[in-house]
Amino acid sequence: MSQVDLILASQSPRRRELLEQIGVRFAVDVADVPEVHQVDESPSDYVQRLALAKAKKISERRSDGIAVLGADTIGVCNGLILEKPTDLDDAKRMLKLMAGNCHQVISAVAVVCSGRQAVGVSETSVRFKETIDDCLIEKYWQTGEPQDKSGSYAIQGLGAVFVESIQGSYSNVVGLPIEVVTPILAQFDVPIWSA
Ligand SMILES: Cc1cn([C@H]2C[C@H](O)[C@@H](COP(=O)(O)OP(=O)(O)OP(=O)(O)O)O2)c(=O)[nH]c1=O
Repeated sequence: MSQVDLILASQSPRRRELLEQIGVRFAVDVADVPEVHQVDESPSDYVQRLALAKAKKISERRSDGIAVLGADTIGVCNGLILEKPTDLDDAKRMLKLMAGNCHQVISAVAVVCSGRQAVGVSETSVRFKETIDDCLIEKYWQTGEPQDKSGSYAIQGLGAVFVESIQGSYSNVVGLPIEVVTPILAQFDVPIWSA
């Protein structure tokens, strides 16, 4: 019997840690999918399309019949989609937009297996503190933490200092909403720690 019940189509160490946390036996096979938002596509539709594309890309090139999970996370603030920063100025733009404001973090999770697929979405509201000055953003940038995070911060890391409150799922902000993942895994008979 295989020791692997799921393939995680993601390069994200956070997604690996969250899957480990709930006791899934998985292997990683990274999907490189271009992340380009289409005009008139809602943020929710956008993350669902990307999560599904990542899962499908890996599923199509495997023949072992193991379920494949893809995910995607973005921020949305004042109607603007916040992805990974391209440079320091981009990170400044995002963090200043979010300061003193609420933004939404939206993650989608998709599982694909033998022609079947399921997709789920989670949305968390995050409120940031009033002010984040340029000097602090520059120091934060130097730590290397914001570069690979949508919205240019990590709630699970140093970026926690920017956060005043959250409403909704914490694991969703980190990149893999456990409350969405577990029922989808159950649909595909992928065991977690309780199984
Ligand atoms: C808002 C926020 C995002 N993130 C991360 C989660 C995701 O890894 C990343 C968003 O980029 P994604 O494109 O969703 O994921 P990824 O490029 O890291 O991995 P892959 O596409 O291979 O699955 O931002 C945090 O770790 N903490 C946070 O607080």
